[in-house]
Amino acid sequence: MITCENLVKIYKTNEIEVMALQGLNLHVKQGEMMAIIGNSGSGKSTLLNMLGGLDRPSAGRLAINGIDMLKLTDQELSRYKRETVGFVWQNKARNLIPYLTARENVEIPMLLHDRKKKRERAAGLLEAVGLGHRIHNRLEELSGGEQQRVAIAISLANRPKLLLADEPTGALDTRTSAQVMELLRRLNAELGLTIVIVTHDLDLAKQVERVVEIRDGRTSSEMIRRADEMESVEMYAGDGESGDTHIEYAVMDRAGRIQVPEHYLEAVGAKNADKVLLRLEDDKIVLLPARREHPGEM
Ligand SMILES: Nc1ncnc2c1ncn2[C@@H]1O[C@H](COP(=O)(O)OP(=O)(O)OP(=O)(O)O)[C@@H](O)[C@H]1O
Repeated sequence: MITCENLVKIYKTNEIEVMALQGLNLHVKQGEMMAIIGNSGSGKSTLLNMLGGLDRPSAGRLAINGIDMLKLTDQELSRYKRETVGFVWQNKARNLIPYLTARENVEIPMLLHDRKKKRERAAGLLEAVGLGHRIHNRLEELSGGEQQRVAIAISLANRPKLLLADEPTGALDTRTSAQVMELLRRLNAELGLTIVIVTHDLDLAKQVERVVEIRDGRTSSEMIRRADEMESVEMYAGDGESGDTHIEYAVMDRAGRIQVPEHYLEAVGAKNADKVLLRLEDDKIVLLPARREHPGEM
């Protein structure tokens, strides 16, 4: 569904250039529900904007649902935004109009011309997100969780193939956010909708099978939910990982480059080192701080 290869995004402001994506690789399968995490400034929103067709990549390859996103004309890009992709934002002002009813809100983005069909479909979508009893309520009369469910109904208005959710539960309490996540899971299972969720919250992210971490505009690690057949891998999962729901892998690019997690480097005293010693031991690759081997050189 999504293929990002070596994706680069450079923002130019005055004389300054910011490289928000620095050769990012990501593959998302059709029908997958996955999460992207990363610190503030790591490039999550930039990536989401590229996936949503809200902005264009500077270089690299981005194909979504068979569409080459770097080759689209402005007209084709608008069509992509209307027909292929749906958005759910944390910021309600971006999704909803408070003085309109739930149903009117859902009708706004619909491409259907027939008013009756529009109404029926809006009511059907609200029903699908568990708000059949709230269709005539104004948005401002609904709770935060209900409003976010209306936002999800809106995002489905034009039958998108890909749903992009930016901190979809950011403004909600734990219980309500669990309900919203449950709804997304159901839509994923029942409609086969591909869902990409961006969040700061690792616990929330771990509610899905696969979590990809972005660091400095690149994918750095990937967490995949544990399964019994992964027993052999668990041997290498390392300290502190036991009892965890996911196994963390470092992402390796075609040239064999990986980003070693900061806390691993810190643990062996190699955080600020500019080189490390690599050694092949039986079937393992061991990484050692350089100074242990060559104290005289440090
Ligand atoms: N329109 C823009 N113009 C210039 N620089 C930008 C623009 N948008 C983002 N950046 C820069 O690109 C980098 C990545 O930003 P981005 O918003 O994608 O990060 P993020 O991971 O979504 O952060 P947050 O979690 O805080 O939203 C940052 O250094 C940011 O300052």
